[in-house]
Amino acid sequence: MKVGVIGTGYVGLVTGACLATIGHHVVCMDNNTAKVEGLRQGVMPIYEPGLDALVAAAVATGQLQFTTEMAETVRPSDVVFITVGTPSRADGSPDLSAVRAVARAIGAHLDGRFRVVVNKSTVPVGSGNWVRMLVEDGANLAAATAGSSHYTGNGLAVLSPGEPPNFSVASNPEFLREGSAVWDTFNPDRIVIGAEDVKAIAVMRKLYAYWLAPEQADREPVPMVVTDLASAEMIKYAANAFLATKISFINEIANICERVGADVTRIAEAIGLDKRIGRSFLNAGAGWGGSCFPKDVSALVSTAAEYGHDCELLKATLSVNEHQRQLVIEKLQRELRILKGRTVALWGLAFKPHTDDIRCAPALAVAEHLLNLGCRVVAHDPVVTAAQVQGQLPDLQVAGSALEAVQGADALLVMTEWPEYTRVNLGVVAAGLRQPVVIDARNCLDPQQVVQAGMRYSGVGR
Ligand SMILES: NC(=O)C1=CN([C@@H]2O[C@H](COP(=O)(O)OP(=O)(O)OC[C@H]3O[C@@H](n4cnc5c(N)ncnc54)[C@H](O)[C@@H]3O)[C@@H](O)[C@H]2O)C=CC1
Ligand SMILES: O=C(O)[C@H]1O[C@H](OP(=O)(O)OP(=O)(O)OC[C@H]2O[C@@H](n3ccc(=O)[nH]c3=O)[C@H](O)[C@@H]2O)[C@H](O)[C@@H](O)[C@@H]1O
Repeated sequence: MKVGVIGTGYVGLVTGACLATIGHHVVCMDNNTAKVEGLRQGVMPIYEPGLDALVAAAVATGQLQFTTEMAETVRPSDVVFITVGTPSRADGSPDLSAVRAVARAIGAHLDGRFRVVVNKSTVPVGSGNWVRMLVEDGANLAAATAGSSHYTGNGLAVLSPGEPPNFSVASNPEFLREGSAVWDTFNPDRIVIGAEDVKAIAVMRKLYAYWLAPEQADREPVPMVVTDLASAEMIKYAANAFLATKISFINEIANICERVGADVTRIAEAIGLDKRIGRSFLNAGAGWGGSCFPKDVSALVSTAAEYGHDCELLKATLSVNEHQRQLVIEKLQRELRILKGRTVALWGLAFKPHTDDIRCAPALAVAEHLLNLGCRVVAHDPVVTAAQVQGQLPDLQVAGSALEAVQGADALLVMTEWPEYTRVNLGVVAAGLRQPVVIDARNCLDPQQVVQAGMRYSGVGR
């Protein structure tokens, strides 16, 4: 099938590359000219394991193309995905301006041929109907313009005035995780389609046939949930809010563990064996960050408030998470007493391992707090570069290696559980530190080994 993807970020690029890999013809569009130019030359705009090879192979076979032109994306496509960002505004509600602009622009390029406009961006419940209206507005405006100028091939619609655009809107929420986005896309737990039109559902079934009806005997069909637009949009928020709440729950338990002398990692292991609970998302630590959990939980609280509902549980989820970052500072304060004038080595800037994404990274929030308290912070991350953090935290120093960061520091603070940090020679770390203090905000180091290397260890809830 022919697929257009608008917004070539974490979701759009991964979706486009994976759909191209299984044989669809995909055009990925972005209004960031530098990004598109880079992609055409084989430069990845993000760090995502396995993505570069996938993109290169799909480009080489001609299955995947990049453009800045809306017409080149919409015109040839049977399915047009919206995958632009929906970041939080100051009041917690999502900024939908990119979705609005894109939906209207898609409308301007529709003609009489049937297309499905699929929204994959995370948008508040009820937005599907709003997207449909915007696409219609775009189509009507373009038709009116073209009508008055007797359509001259200027890239606007080829609809006659009064002729309705032939499209249907579907919602297809995305559940990939950064750092394992390619794997997640090829191995989803479910595919959710929100649509109220059988024709659109049939198109989506065909698009996802690779997953729904696998030809290879060793692959199980992926369950597909077909529902109405609003429910599909709500499924996305409910999933993220549940996962965020699960982490805040274990962090709450961790904080009790610290007081009563229990070890939260053993608690997580044991309760996780209960199939009704499950072990995943029970890692206590400095709390969740990233471009989605903070934004989506806040957006759900904000949507509920619009309808007069006060989300007590989700507000607690948010405040427990905020507290976890403060906890890291308190632990350092307990160890070093005075923070002003101290040097802190901080390992890990990305919001989680295997990504270069620093959006809402707990590490940056903690680093900023420490800088404000008068510390010198020397950070290291295997993939996040100094240039990435400079705009946000100009005083943050970035070392070339994990061991370089600890030289002369008063404490080591581990904020992201990159696997390489668990393999570092702890004897060398101890020799480099001015004071033998290790705060492991991700519980990723072995406490015994840290102590054996002559350092004091403080984890979260253990
Ligand atoms: N990052 C993730 O892991 C996941 C994100 N989502 C959701 O997917 C959506 C996209 O997220 P990301 O891919 O992380 O965002 P992103 O910020 O990485 O990418 C968005 C892209 O859209 C482009 N863009 C913005 N306005 C445009 C316009 N008018 N025309 C064309 N391109 C435009 C930007 O230049 C950027 O390349 C968000 O709603 C997010 O909540 C959902 C699941 C996972
Ligand atoms: O909507 C989204 O954007 C995505 O948000 C999350 O994916 P992501 O944010 O990429 O990463 P996660 O692995 O979920 O981690 C999120 C945060 O929670 C933290 N976390 C995760 C697990 C855990 O046990 N403890 C914990 O503190 C991580 O360190 C990270 O800061 C969801 O897992 C995806 O399903 C969803 O598609």
